[in-house]
Amino acid sequence: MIPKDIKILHIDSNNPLLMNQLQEAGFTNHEDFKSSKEEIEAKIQDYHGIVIRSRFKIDKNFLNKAPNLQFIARVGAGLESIDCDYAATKNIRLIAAPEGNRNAVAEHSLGMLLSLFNKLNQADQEIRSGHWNREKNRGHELDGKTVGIIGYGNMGKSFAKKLRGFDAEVLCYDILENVGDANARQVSLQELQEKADVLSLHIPWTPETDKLVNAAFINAFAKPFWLINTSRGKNVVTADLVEALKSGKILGAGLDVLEYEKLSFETLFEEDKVPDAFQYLLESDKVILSPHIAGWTFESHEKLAQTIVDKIKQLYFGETPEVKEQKRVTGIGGFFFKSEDPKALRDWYRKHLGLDTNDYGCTFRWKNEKGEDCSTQWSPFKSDTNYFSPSEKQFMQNFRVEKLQELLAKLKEEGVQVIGEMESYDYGNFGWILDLEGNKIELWEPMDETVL
Ligand SMILES: NC(=O)c1ccc[n+]([C@@H]2O[C@H](COP(=O)([O-])OP(=O)(O)OC[C@H]3O[C@@H](n4cnc5c(N)ncnc54)[C@H](O)[C@@H]3O)[C@@H](O)[C@H]2O)c1
Ligand SMILES: O=C(O)[C@H](O)COP(=O)(O)O
Repeated sequence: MIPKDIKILHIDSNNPLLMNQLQEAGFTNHEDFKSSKEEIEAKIQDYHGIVIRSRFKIDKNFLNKAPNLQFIARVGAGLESIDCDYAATKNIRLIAAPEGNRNAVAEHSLGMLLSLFNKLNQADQEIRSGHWNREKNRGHELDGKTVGIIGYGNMGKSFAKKLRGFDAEVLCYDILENVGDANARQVSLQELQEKADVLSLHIPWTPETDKLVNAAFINAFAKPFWLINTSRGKNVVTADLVEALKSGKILGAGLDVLEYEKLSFETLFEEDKVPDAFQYLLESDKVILSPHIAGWTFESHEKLAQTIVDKIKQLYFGETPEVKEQKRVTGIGGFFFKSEDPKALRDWYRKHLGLDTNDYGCTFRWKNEKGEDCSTQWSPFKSDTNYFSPSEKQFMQNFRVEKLQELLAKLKEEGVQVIGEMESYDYGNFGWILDLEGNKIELWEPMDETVL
């Protein structure tokens, strides 16, 4: 099929770049932000793709009326409004864009947490009404606390990354195995409930996570804790949360999502009556609320749209032209050399060149072009070290790289001599090769993907 013959229906408004770039790529695009679900169902047979946020549910009935549909693109992360299993039976590809709003969600979660800890919402209100209460608004510090993340996918990982600068222990619990990383240690739910001072939810809304945070779940925590929910409102039983706020088992809650939201997330209530539990939240100074905007930033508006464009293009054209060949070396990771007396040498460099040395040498900290923290290590090694072997040389270089495992495989294919197996530590993955003249090179993939 040529792109012009691929007809895409857009039923929610998005950043204009989405439509513009799909037009430029040659797809035929139609907008219909107003028609009812029934009206859309009446014409969906003409389309190969649909781009939606959350206007209505894409259920079996809808899919049965869409015999030509090849993809559903959701300009967001959660897919609970789509019958994904049924779509799969019809070979319809699902495209979502969590890459587009995960940073926003992480920053929002952190913002809520710090606001709760420092009572910012409360203190602000008091000053505006003429009260200057210092003791009443004494805050808490994240330093030394344990943060438990449930759901360690795009959002959970992004939040954990933001916590790196705090001296907090970060734990994660997920139904998938081996998802923990350098930013969060994966533990059982029981361990998380034993240790956490803060719980942040980053799970999808599924039959298993519906009402997950209920009275029994809350009471299984060993300590009183703070709750952040940016996942879905129905993952928490609000009435049980309120009881826990009253008893002090939950110390405070930051809620971006509410049990009472409608599927489209655009409105809160259809009924006029405010539920009692919600009324409590409205009046509680231990609660911060936001209207489902954790992933709703100016930047995410653009990134979500761009992610969808890239994934649609990828679906039809394979690799998009913008996807560049994987970078190999991204910077100098370190310079290591042999020394007769490493300590004396380190002291010499400290005295004469001002290097801020420690037992390992000196760590130079810098920021890459995205403003992210990076480091380069300078280290003298004892002259009898075998860390540089099989090279007999006096030095070893260390380069920062991307996707080390793939790179090592490619280097092997290219006939480069790889020494040993890749090793993983908290601060990254390491591999070793020899260059043409037998110099040993250490390749370092720092653990945090965005540091690269
Ligand atoms: N508030 C917002 O603006 C906003 C924005 C984006 C996403 N979200 C919500 O965040 C959710 C997560 O998004 P994501 O992109 O990180 O999804 P994801 O699929 O990348 O990660 C979710 C993780 O939760 C795990 N999980 C599923 N069921 C679980 C359970 N019962 N117990 C423990 N772990 C479980 C999965 O294995 C997965 O690792 C979305 O589904 C959406 O509901 C909200
Ligand atoms: O799942 C998501 O990405 C967020 O909850 C945002 O959804 P929305 O774009 O439909 O508001």
